[in-house]
Amino acid sequence: MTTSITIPRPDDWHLHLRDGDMLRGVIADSARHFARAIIMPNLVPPVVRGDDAAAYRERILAALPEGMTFEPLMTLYLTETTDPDDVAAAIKSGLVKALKLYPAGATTNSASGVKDFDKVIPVLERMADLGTPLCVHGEVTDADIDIFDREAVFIDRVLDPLRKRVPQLRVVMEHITTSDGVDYVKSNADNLGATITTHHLIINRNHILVGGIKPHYYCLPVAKRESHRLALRQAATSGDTRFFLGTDSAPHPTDLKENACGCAGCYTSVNTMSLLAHVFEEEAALDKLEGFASRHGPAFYGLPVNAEPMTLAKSDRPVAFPKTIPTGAGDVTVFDPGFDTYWHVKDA
Ligand SMILES: NC(=O)N[C@@H](CC(=O)O)C(=O)O
Ligand SMILES: [Zn+2]
Ligand SMILES: [Zn+2]
Repeated sequence: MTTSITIPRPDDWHLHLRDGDMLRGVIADSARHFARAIIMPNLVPPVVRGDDAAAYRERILAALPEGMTFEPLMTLYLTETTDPDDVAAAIKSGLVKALKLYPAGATTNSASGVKDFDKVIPVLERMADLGTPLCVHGEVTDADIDIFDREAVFIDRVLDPLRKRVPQLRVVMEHITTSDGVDYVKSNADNLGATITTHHLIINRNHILVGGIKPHYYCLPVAKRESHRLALRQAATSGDTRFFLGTDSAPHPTDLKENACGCAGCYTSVNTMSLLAHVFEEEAALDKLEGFASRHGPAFYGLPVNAEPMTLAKSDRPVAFPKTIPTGAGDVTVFDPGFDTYWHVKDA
């Protein structure tokens, strides 16, 4: 039985760090395990211009505890009035690594997102020329589309037509939750990739709803039925380089999740690597964890694989994780997988 594996230090290709007290409270959890992360721009107000991203990057680095290293890979929030020249300058300076497309109203802080896709074509063409990925929150927001169908409908109605209009554009479907998402990635060229979260490999919609509503399992896109979870597991553990880790760790204060109108987001920065080792072992694919967590993401983004190693080891006793993380913006509840895990990151 394998009891230890060593992989290059992983990266997180989809992370919410927030700002201010929340940022200061959560950043160490990511920096402890991940060398770099793609930082989501859905602040209030959002990170729209190159200057906003430069200032946010400084705030992230200032919040990093002494002695820790961590490279925030900045993104810009695509709006209908985004200036292609500002985007190109921010990319060419090396500051910005991707743009983020939120359909207006799809998720937390997405009010400034895109409604009329014609308006963003000039920006997307510039990005295609520069080889810069567009990260997409792939859900339609139409009130008449069932929430469990919103990803599949987005692929047909929005994503596929958009990719046909700008065929050279590199696209990452963020946090895919369906076999439709997996199949769409597999059936396309390799300028299309997808991130998969830790929690979507672990929970299906029953976990959210059966035996009482579990607000800490509510995130967007919402977890789907079991067959979709199994398709995600298959994709993540397949070795296909188009699938890579984006935790979508999304901290909200516990009282705003345990609420009559609870926020969407699971907080997994603390235990993601342990849970992934558990999942990959269950799938008899521990040897594929390295690709998923450490190699496929850098390859898609054209960045080097991290040189430092990380060792995960299996003990014979369950690992204890904190149930909550205290922050100046309130306590954040850590994702509880509902089972014991025996894997831990060594020396971290
Ligand atoms: N995933 C979530 O449920 N929430 C994210 C937004 C997002 O990634 O869609 C957040 O910012 O809280
Ligand atoms: Zn999202
Ligand atoms: Zn997210």
